[in-house]
Amino acid sequence: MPTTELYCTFRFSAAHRLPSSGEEHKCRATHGHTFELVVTVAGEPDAEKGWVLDFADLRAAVDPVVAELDHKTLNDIPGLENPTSEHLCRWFWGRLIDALPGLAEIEVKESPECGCRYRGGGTG
Ligand SMILES: Nc1nc2c(c(=O)[nH]1)N=C([C@H](O)[C@H](O)COP(=O)(O)OP(=O)(O)OP(=O)(O)O)CN2
Ligand SMILES: [Zn+2]
Repeated sequence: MPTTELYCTFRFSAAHRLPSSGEEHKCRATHGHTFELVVTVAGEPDAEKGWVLDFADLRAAVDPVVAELDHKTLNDIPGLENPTSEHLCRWFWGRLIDALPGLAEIEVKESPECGCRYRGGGTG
């Protein structure tokens, strides 16, 4: 079955620390990243409009959620007390699932080389 997926990329800068990493782990100390978030929605393109969802509508749904994290310390955000990329993916999923029918994947990247992808169900 062919699948159409569209996505938008967002960036936010934030500090975090990983309290559950080992005593000697460098990530126990507060440090920062310019995180990249990729939100993917799947669906059938509308016959008339030719799109699954207007990119502008996708951005409008995600921008306010990203703004909650931008230039914040992630550990201070409820649900992100241990803000690994894995937990960030689930957090975004829970925040976006109601606003974005067809939500298919959340990707969070802490650097160009490393990231996490979540294709969850329910509220994550
Ligand atoms: N599975 C996960 N592993 C790590 C996570 C994570 O969220 N999930 N997070 C971190 C830290 O946030 C760390 O800052 C990122 O680590 P790293 O990729 O090593 O990034 P650096 O920029 O510090 O890389 P260098 O090559 O050392 O400069 C760690 N692990
Ligand atoms: Zn980090």
